[in-house]
Amino acid sequence: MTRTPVNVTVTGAAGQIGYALLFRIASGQLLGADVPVKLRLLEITPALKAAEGTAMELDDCAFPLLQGIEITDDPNVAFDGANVALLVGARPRTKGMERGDLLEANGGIFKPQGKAINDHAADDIKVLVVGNPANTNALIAQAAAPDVPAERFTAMTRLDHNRALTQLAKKTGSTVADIKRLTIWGNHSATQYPDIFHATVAGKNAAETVNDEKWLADEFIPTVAKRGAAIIEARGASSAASAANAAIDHVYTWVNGTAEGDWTSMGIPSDGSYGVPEGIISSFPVTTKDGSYEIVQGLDINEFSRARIDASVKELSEEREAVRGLGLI
Ligand SMILES: NC(=O)c1ccc[n+]([C@@H]2O[C@H](COP(=O)([O-])OP(=O)(O)OC[C@H]3O[C@@H](n4cnc5c(N)ncnc54)[C@H](O)[C@@H]3O)[C@@H](O)[C@H]2O)c1
Ligand SMILES: O=C(O)C[C@H](O)C(=O)O
Repeated sequence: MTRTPVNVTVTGAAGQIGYALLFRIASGQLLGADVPVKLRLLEITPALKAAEGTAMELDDCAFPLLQGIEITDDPNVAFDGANVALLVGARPRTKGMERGDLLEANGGIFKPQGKAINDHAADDIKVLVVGNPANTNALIAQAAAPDVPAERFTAMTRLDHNRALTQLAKKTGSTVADIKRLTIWGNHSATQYPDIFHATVAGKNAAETVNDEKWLADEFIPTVAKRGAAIIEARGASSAASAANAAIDHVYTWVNGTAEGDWTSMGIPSDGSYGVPEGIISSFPVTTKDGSYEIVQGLDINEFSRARIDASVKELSEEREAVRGLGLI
């Protein structure tokens, strides 16, 4: 049976994450090996030529699932009929830039993109924001799209989740496939909280298996939370292939579901669960099924976790106040 192609819009398509992402989308790894896709690449005008170069290479791969590529600098065109939108392009923090300046500069990108999604995307649009500050950029885009259900706007913490899986696997001498039910809470920033208290390693409680609170507090959490900065320090550029990989994982899981007995981490609009203020886009443990997600309920949050979740959520609330003050939401 011939399937209707899914329209996938990628912003920042000429950037380094874009280059690591587009080929994997076109090969079927984002949605499934039997799902044809049409790509829309959104870039700023000076980067259109570079995006064209990437499109030429996509053509040269002759991907059977790739049914078209359109390149534009107009968000209204890029999001027209979009079923999946990966918002990767963002304004990086440059030397001397204050947090408020960064939020304002990104507001100038994510507000019009949110409006274009509101006005032109398909009814089933799913949005993943990768561009930093991802959670608050997602909030800005979501606020500009009042006709789209708020839960369709998500922010990427899957890279943090994957980083935490590997660190825990190394510590316990296991493989990532042995680990389930790990959670990233809060912001995609250094305040994020990777939580192993409900995780299992080969079926046994991870925190009890590790049995080393000092490692947890002084090594595991800072290693995961500061991994982005460590990659920048080592590579001289921010993570790209691993970020693209996490974007693929995030959307694939959202569309195709979490495995029985497991969950994942997604930045999603809070419904007030676990005392996280309603409306902020915070990372939670979620299960997914049939293209929808649900927050895992009923987890016991100990004192160690509570303080860390609260600290990250406080940062998100402050970012929300800042963008509110700037008239961005
Ligand atoms: N959430 C995460 O886990 C995570 C991980 C890694 C990187 N990131 C973030 O992802 C973003 C992209 O990273 P990168 O390494 O690809 O950066 P990059 O600088 O290589 O590419 C960004 C691209 O976005 C484009 N762009 C800028 N404004 C745009 C707009 N208004 N519309 C469309 N395109 C626009 C630029 O022209 C550039 O080509 C950064 O904000 C980075 O911090 C997030
Ligand atoms: O781009 C960054 O600042 C780091 C990135 O968010 C990452 O986690 O690798």
